[in-house]
Amino acid sequence: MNNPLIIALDFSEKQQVVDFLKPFKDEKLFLKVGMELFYAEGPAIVQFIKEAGHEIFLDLKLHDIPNTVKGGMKSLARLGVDMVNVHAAGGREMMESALEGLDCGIKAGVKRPYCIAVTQLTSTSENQMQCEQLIPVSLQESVLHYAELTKQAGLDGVVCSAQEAGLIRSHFGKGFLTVSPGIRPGGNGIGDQKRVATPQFAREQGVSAIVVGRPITQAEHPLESYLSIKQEWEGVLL
Ligand SMILES: O=c1ccn([C@@H]2O[C@H](COP(=O)(O)O)[C@@H](O)[C@H]2O)c(=O)[nH]1
Repeated sequence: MNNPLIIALDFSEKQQVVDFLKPFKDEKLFLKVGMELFYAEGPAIVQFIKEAGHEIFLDLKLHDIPNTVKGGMKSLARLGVDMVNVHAAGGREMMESALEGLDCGIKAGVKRPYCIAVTQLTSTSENQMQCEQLIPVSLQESVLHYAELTKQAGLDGVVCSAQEAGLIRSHFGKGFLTVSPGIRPGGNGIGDQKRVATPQFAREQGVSAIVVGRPITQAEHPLESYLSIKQEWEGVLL
């Protein structure tokens, strides 16, 4: 994986995607389709984005009993996306089943999509984790524990904030992917996110890929915002 900037397409219908992509006609993008868009438009939206030549992270965060997740991944594998995910809280057996499902579902000769696991959502603070999930350790310890479980299950990496990415990289090496949402250029417009970081900080921590939604999709000029965040992420001197 070549350190992509993944744009989160948190839209409710295809037409919004079509309008959003118009200024990006010269860019080959890595796009994230999440629950809102996929539940509204179904597999057709994946097909549409693929035909436009972009890579896709299908962010449905599967979390269910192992047999159900295996079946779900078998179906998702047929869509030909580049990355899928589960919640690490589902456990090691569930994550192993996710991989089995993907292996069953992919077409012959096609590369299996990257499969990664969410550790602690970037909208979760340490206080929330300890008081609501009753996890009596630090947030970093919890994220590291879930990363260890994910690694044991054979997945390709984790979703974590850039604040934990350096720790994970020091334990598991750069071959284990760290995909980080909660990116806020200049630290602005945090919204519901709790563990945020700038693109520059993410790069310095060795993050494998950043996920950026509202700072691009809600910007007055999305293409300009994308290019500016990409420059900071790639360390291009302005
Ligand atoms: O821990 C997580 C896991 C997934 N996300 C997703 O990333 C984007 C972030 O969007 P912003 O608008 O840049 O906040 C969004 O689609 C989330 O579902 C995450 O934020 N944190």
